[in-house]
Amino acid sequence: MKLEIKNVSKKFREKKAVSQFSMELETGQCVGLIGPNGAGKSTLIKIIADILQTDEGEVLLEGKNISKMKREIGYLPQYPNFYEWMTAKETLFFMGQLSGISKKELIRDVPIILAKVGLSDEEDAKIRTFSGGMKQRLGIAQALLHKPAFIVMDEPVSALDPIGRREVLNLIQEIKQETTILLSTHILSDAEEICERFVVIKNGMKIEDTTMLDLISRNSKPVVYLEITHNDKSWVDTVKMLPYVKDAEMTGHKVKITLDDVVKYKNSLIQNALENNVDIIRFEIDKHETLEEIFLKLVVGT
Ligand SMILES: Nc1ncnc2c1ncn2[C@@H]1O[C@H](COP(=O)(O)OP(=O)(O)OP(=O)(O)O)[C@@H](O)[C@H]1O
Repeated sequence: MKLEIKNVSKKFREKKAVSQFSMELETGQCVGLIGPNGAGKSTLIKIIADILQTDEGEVLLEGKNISKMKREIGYLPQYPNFYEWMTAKETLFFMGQLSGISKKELIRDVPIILAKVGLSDEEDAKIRTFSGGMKQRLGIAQALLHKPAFIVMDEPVSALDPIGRREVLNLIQEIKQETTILLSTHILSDAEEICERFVVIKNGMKIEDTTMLDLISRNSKPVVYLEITHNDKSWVDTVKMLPYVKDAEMTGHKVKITLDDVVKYKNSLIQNALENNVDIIRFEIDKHETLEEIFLKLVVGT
């Protein structure tokens, strides 16, 4: 399935929240929508979830307007709102019925989804006793209940403490195996942990659409550092002869190798090391800047 966001714009009075924004998302991907506060992430996510209407442009799923394909989209709001006096199970039944799922399906599916988000033991506990991470996991359960092809999540971990954050990130890692995910965040490391592709939004406009590999290749020196268990000078001499190696030098157990192209040849180099029974204990690509710094530059524009 393909989700297409085509030239979407949205204004609130005179404030442009999203401007001429376009991107495509294919089934199986996990995309991080990254931007600072006020960049337009929530607005865009609400447009994709068909909660807000566009002023211009359209969102298509399989070529059809998103409002006709709502069943295929699951939405986790930035601040999921639950009735504190309901139990987890009651909440899912209530929300499932609101979104038109039959009672029979709910009886079958609610226990399955509660198990998936790790809340089976708490199914009869009141929401008021839940931690932030548990509430967010329940929010994910609600978004997945109707088995959508895509799930859009608005800042799913930003408001959580480290424990809740870990719980939810682990859960997203699991659901990513079977559901296509678009999640917004202003914390790069969250997206970096679970997504392969990043779309950066600033002042409502898309300023970058890239992958981790592309970022590394654009921002790294063609140098890798290895630490090996033996002082294997003969391997380093062999490495020097490889066509894609420019230079290799060894200091103690540390080897610095300059390649023609890091992204293209790093795996060949590792393969060569393994074939020569070199025992690697550390492998690192020399980065000019951390990804955090690269994004900061993009969004702050320094
Ligand atoms: N309902 C609204 N009425 C007026 N202005 C709004 C409304 N919703 C959003 N905005 C404005 O639109 C811009 C984009 O807001 P949005 O919430 O989409 O950004 P965001 O990237 O999700 O930010 P945050 O991370 O702070 O949630 C902001 O300037 C915001 O103040």
